[in-house]
Amino acid sequence: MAAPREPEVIRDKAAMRAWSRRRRAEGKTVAVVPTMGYLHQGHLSLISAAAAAASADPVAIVVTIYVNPSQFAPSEDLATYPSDFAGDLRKLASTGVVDAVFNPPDLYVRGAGRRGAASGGAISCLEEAAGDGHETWVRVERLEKGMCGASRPVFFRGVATIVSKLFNIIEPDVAVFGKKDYQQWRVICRMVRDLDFAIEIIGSEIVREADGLAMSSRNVHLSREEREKALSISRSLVDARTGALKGNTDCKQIKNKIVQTLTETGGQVDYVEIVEQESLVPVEQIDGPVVICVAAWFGKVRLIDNIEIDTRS
Ligand SMILES: Nc1ncnc2c1ncn2[C@@H]1O[C@H](COP(=O)(O)OP(=O)(O)OP(=O)(O)O)[C@@H](O)[C@H]1O
Ligand SMILES: CC(C)(CO)[C@@H](O)C(=O)[O-]
Ligand code: BAL
Repeated sequence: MAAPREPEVIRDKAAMRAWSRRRRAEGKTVAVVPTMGYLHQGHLSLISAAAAAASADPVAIVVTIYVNPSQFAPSEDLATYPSDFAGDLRKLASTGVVDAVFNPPDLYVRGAGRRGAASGGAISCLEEAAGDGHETWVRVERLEKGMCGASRPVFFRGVATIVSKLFNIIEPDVAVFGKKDYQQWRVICRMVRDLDFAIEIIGSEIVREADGLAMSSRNVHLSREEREKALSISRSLVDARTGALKGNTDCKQIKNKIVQTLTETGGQVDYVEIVEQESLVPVEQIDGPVVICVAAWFGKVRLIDNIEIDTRS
């Protein structure tokens, strides 16, 4: 393990771009790990993946910490999203491999004549253009539909747009995303392909607590009882995978079983879908590479998780 090292904290986008260009001029590969902070081992695993990025050149690693308002609908949890910048910095320093933290106060141009998120008609927590503010959006039109896109109507528009902005500011060679947010990872891959970003996207495996719960910043909001009940998500996914590998490949049956398990343990199911891994098209039978994706509420916390299955391997 590398010795602890304080990363440089950068808050200004011009300074960030200049920093990145300097690293490139020094012959370094620039890798970025976008996050919303309140870091945990899942995030740190993305940093390890960035450090291990296949490159002949030394890697300079930037972690971004920015809670992006435009990916939250006004009814969602922007206001209560957890944060601990000092704690995040300690964790990042302890890795010894992070060179910079990009933590801008705001990344949007706010126009005159703002329409506040709280006022009628706003669809996201960004104060959107009633005047000359931000009005440009990146949309990955098919992949953003369904699953998280169905219940979080502005989520992928906000994610694709902020990630594009981060890519334009940092100009990285490599970017790492977690497969915990499976649909998000696929949306970003498609966006990078379609818009010719010269960036390698790495999808990094889900990191779990010892009892199987997928690590997530929002887990901090679970009560002890809710956390115990939420273990039914990972357990039902593992059971479904075990069953599929033994030949129980009917998706309707598998989904019904997961919904039943989650409901019986006190969860409120948002969706359970079995989709082809790259296209995210729903399948009826598991006979190739698929992923079972789940979103469910435990108390006031909406959790997502998934498991990849390939019955051919
Ligand atoms: N358990 C995990 N394993 C691997 N990657 C993860 C894990 N949790 C989050 N990530 C990844 O970290 C990146 C930043 O995610 P984010 O900061 O939103 O954290 P989070 O834990 O997913 O928070 P939340 O789901 O509560 O918003 C994303 O690419 C996400 O997929
Ligand atoms: C990719 C991301 C940093 C964009 O705000 C966010 O959606 C997240 O943390 O997964
Ligand atoms: N990890 C995804 C960020 C969000 O839920 O808004």
